[in-house]
Amino acid sequence: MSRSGRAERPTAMVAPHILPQHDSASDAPALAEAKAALRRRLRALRAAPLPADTPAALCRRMADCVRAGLRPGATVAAVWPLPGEIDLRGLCAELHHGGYGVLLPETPPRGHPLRFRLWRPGVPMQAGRFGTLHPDGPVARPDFVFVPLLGFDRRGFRLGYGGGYYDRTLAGLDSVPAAGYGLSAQEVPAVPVGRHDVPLPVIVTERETIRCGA
Ligand SMILES: Nc1nc2c(c(=O)[nH]1)N(C=O)[C@@H](CNc1ccc(C(=O)N[C@@H](CCC(=O)O)C(=O)O)cc1)CN2
Ligand SMILES: Nc1ncnc2c1ncn2[C@@H]1O[C@H](COP(=O)(O)OP(=O)(O)OP(=O)(O)O)[C@@H](O)[C@H]1O
Repeated sequence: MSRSGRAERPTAMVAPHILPQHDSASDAPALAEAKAALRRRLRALRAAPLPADTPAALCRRMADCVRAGLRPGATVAAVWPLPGEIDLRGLCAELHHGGYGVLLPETPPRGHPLRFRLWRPGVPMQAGRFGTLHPDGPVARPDFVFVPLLGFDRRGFRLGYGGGYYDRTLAGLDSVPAAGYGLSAQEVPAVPVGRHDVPLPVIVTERETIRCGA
C-alpha cells in the first residue's frame, strides 16, 4: 500500500518507462505513483551509513567539473543541505575561495521555479519552505547548476523530492549547463519519466562523472 492508503499499481512497478503520457501539466496518476514508490525506496536507502571518504570524493569531482567548464567569476548554483543529504558546504566554501559566485536556491510555492541568491561564508541564512535555508544575498542567474537528486539513471533522468522545482527552473533558464550529483548507490536502471522530465547531460557521483547518453 502507498502512504496515501491506495494500492500501488503493478504496471508502475514493472515497466515505469512505458507508462502512458498525460495531457495536463501534472504527471498522470500512475506515473506520479511510480515516482512516489521509487522515492520511498530511495529515501530508505539513504539511511545507510556512508564510508567516511564518500562526501569528500563527491565534492572533489564536483569541484573538478566546475573548474573544467567555467572560469572564476562565473556563478554556480549548489544547495544547502537538508537532513540526510550530502553536505555541499565544503564545496561551496571551496568554490567561493576559488573566485566563483556561489548561488543557493530559495524555495518558492509549488509550481514556481527556484530563485537563486548569492552566498558567501558567514552570510545570514533564512528559513524557507520544506526546511530549506537560503542566503539573504542578491538574486542572481547561475551560469551552471548542480541538481540534487534522490535517484538517477544512466540516461540522465533524475528523481527529486517531487516538487518539480528543478525541471521548472532549468526549463526557464534557457539551456544553462547543469549536472546532477548524488551517490553511486542512488543509481536505478530506469527512472520513470513524464513529459516535463529533461535528462541531464552529466551526473557526478563519488565514483565517476557520467556523460549521459554518451
Ligand atoms: N538541499 C536541497 N535544497 C533544495 C532542494 C533539494 O532537493 N535539496 N530542492 C529540490 O527541489 C528544492 C526544495 N524542494 C523540496 C521539495 C519538497 C521537499 C519535501 O517534500 N520534503 C519532505 C521530506 C523529504 C525527505 O526528507 O526525504 C518533507 O518536507 O516532508 C523538500 C524540498 C530547493 N532546495
Ligand atoms: N516544467 C514543468 N512545467 C509544469 N509542470 C512540471 C514541470 N516540471 C515538472 N512538473 C510537474 O511537477 C510535478 C513534480 O515533478 P517531478 O515528480 O518530476 O519532481 P522532482 O523532479 O522529483 O522534484 P524536484 O525537481 O523538486 O527535485 C509533476 O506533476 C510534473 O509533471
